[in-house]
Amino acid sequence: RRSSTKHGPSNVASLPSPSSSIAHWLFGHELLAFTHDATLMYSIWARALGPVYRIRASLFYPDVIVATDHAAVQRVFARATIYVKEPAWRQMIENWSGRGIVWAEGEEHARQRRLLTPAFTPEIVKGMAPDVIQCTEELESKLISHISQTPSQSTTIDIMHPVSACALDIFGRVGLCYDFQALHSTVLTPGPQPAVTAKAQTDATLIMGSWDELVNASLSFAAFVAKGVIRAFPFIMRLPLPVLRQQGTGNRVIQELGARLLDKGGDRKGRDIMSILLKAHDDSEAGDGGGLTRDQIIQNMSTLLMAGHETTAGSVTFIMYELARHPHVQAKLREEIRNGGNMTHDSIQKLQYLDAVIKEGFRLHPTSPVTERVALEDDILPLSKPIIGQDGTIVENIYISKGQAILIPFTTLNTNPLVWGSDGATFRPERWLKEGVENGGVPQPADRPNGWSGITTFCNGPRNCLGWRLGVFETKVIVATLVRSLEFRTTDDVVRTAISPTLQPIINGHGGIMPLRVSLA
Ligand code: HEM
Repeated sequence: RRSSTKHGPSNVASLPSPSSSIAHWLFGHELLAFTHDATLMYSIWARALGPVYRIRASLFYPDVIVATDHAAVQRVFARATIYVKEPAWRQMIENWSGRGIVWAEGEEHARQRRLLTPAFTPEIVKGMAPDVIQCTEELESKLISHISQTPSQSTTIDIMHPVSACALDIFGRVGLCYDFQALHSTVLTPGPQPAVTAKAQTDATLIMGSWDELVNASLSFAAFVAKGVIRAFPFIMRLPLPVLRQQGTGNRVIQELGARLLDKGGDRKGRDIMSILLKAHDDSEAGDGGGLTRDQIIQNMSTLLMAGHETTAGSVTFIMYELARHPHVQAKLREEIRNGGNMTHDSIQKLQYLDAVIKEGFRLHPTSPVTERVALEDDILPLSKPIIGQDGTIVENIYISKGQAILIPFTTLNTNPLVWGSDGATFRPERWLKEGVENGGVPQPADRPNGWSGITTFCNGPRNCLGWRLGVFETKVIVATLVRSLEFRTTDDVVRTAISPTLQPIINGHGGIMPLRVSLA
């Protein structure tokens, strides 16, 4: 970082910062963020220091700006070609999900985005509804039959794995026109899924097993250090070490499956995402005809699975957890759903309390809880309101230089008490039924951050979530279907949270499990 930018002297150093006495000498303030629940420290610091501050980074990397000011955040979201994902991290994205739209930057991103967008229109998502509802009813039947077989008609299950299996089955059908049968092989008892013998392995067990491994490996201190090392010493990623280019199992399985399905051709029904992408297929190897090459279609199927599967499953899981913690909300929701008639795409949209519950869940538990960007050039970040710098100066704009890292904690924006009111961090769906914090409602639209429903859960701008419409619909269907026939209560387990790599519930140090007490409603 330089102390002057092409727009004027950099004032990043004058931004407020947490006390250096709580910064680790080697890992800075980032160690505290890592050792506490998901985004907790970012929210605590925002309350103490204001909407924009800087933290000391690991391994002597320059200070990172943490931005929650609406104007500054909007600028970063909107200028997606200047504020890009950490370049050294791109190899990891490629390892886990291929060279698809999440990996792409600049013009290549804009091109892929244009070609993928037709797969997520309102009409296309409506056409996916029967598959979404059918997969979810299979989940409902599995849970009902499991509970009916227990002597007390009530038992503790891990809700996260079956919901994740259901989301995988949905993606299989709407994405690939393929039946993963993931739910079939999912064990409901709380705790890690049992190991599967090589003979019993399926695409679904491989994808879900490798995700479990990634979640728990990313929780470790070693993973925290590795992330800092890659950022501070990016040349490492260019070393010719095979381990740095090792393809994740989930990525490999889905790419092999995509290739097999494309080779088979013929019987595609035409409405699934891969068929829609095939319409944008470009026969030229290099893709210079403007469309997607066969390889890009396959890479994007993996990308879409990785971006959409566990984010949706995690959203449902945290909403079920909130419903278990708030039995009166659960009962009110059940009544609305039972009075709402048969579940169809259109009937779901009419359920207002369900809509409020889902929005409140997405607000409090964004399953991709932070995003990080690096500036490719000098820029000026505007602020909605001036802040007082550490040296007493008034800061109206932040002059940043090329290479500056910026972290945006979505949860902090979504729960800011100065915007959402003093109960901003509390689960209270009723707030979505009216406007105006003073009336107990949501803030007026102009006071909320930019993004879907005035929250940042799906990001915003040219890189906002491409699959939000499908994700919201799936979440509504799964929550409504489970709540209509089952009752959920909490257990005595202490639920912690971590970003690993998406928002995870942590029980006794193990990630990706959510035990809930379930009985027939
Ligand atoms: C319902 C839960 C979901 C949540 C909370 C969520 C959240 C997000 C967020 C925050 C981003 C931006 C990440 C960043 O730039 O740092 C994103 C991007 C993306 N999401 Fe989602 N997502 C969800 C579901 C889905 C689904 C169901 C799909 C598709 C099947 C999907 C596909 C994508 C894609 C392709 C991107 C990259 C867009 C781009 O870079 O242009 N997501 N999502």
